Amino acid sequence: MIALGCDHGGYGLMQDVIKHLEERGMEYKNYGCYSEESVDYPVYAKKVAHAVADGECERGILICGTGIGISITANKVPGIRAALCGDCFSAQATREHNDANILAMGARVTGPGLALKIVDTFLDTPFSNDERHIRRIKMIEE
Ligand SMILES: O=C(CO)[C@H](O)[C@H](O)[C@H](O)COP(=O)(O)O
Repeated sequence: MIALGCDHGGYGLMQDVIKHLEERGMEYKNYGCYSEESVDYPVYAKKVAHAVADGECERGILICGTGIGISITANKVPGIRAALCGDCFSAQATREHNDANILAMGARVTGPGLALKIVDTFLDTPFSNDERHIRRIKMIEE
């Protein structure tokens, strides 16, 4: 189950992501927002971060205008490793190296074609399970 959250700046791109997940037959839970009316991104970042940290959802996708505010907020929740990605190399590396559990993107920065490829890379790349990366993730947690 993928937890989804966005603010008004990310709403349009999130509709593309939802359609894409449906085409892939993936289950998701949409924590809002549900329109382009102006809202506050911390509300949605917090909902998605807790859904992932509590184990209700395996991974999350958060979108705001830049991806910055929504990822800063999500990373305040213990157990969350939210990665702001604007390219596929970063999406792959953050799964392999950081075992990132939330993907953040900026709808005012990254176009829909690239964004969907970033989503696929993030969802399809497993954690490397390499000892050095496990050690570093433990250091983050501590
Ligand atoms: O948090 C952000 C900036 O890092 C996001 O891009 C927000 O979506 C943005 O701040 C919203 O801006 P707006 O002027 O209220 O549309």
